[in-house]
Amino acid sequence: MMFFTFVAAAARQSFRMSKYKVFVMRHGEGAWTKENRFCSWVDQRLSEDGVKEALACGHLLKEAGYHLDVVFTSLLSRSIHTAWLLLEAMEQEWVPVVRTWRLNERHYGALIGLNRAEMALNHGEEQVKQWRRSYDLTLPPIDESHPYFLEIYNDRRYSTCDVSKEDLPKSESLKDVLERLQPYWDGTIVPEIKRGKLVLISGHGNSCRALLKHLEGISDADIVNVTLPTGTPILIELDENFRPTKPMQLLGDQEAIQAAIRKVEDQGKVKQTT
Ligand SMILES: O=C(O)[C@@H](COP(=O)(O)O)OP(=O)(O)O
Repeated sequence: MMFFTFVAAAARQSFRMSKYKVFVMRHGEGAWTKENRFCSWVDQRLSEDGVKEALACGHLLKEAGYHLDVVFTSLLSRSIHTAWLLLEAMEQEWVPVVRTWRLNERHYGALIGLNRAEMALNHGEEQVKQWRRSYDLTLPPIDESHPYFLEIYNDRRYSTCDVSKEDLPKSESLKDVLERLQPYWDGTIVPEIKRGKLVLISGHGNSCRALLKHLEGISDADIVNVTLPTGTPILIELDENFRPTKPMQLLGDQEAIQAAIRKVEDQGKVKQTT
């Protein structure tokens, strides 16, 4: 197996002993990726390629000899299906899958459903990059006139959350995502890891970026240049104080991973090159 070294500020520092491992991964490709629309809290399923990616991740982790103890997902089907397919490929279907809205994708507000390439044509590629990747830029909120408002907020899954429906986000920056995710990381996921459990988080492009920013100590400026491919497990090794002991590793074929990252970046361009 080949490993890709991702340079992150905190992980370049002094040598420390690894005590814990955790996997973070973005789900397999979603159905709307092909249409290049901001999906966010719309509950699209995996594309055919996304199903293959999730199974391939499971095979990769199985071949590497990993035994998972618990998988955390968002409340969105593409994240849950990725967990199921991965566990099936690992022949570890019995492993508990725990769902939380706090791992949901960043709420893209009024941008939900819009086509990224059309946005780049109308507003410029740099503006679209800022909307997609900046740390503290909040987007215009979704309101009741939005075509997906009722589909999202009338969904029964959002009556199961630890906040009321009214208090769920209507738009988020990456900073907001980290703020709603961190209490769950600290209060629910970290205790499992401390109990010696091997945890995999099957999240989304931006909920995973928020978590990686926190764990790897990535600066507000540098996080703009972090884009995650779909269906690629990221191995993070942490010391007893939950600080990274080495750069995070994106597992799999390194050329394919680079191509997958470029494909996601290109979604925000007027013309796609991949
Ligand atoms: O909301 C979406 O469409 C994508 C992220 O979009 P970008 O931030 O890459 O534009 O999230 P995911 O496919 O990981 O659930």
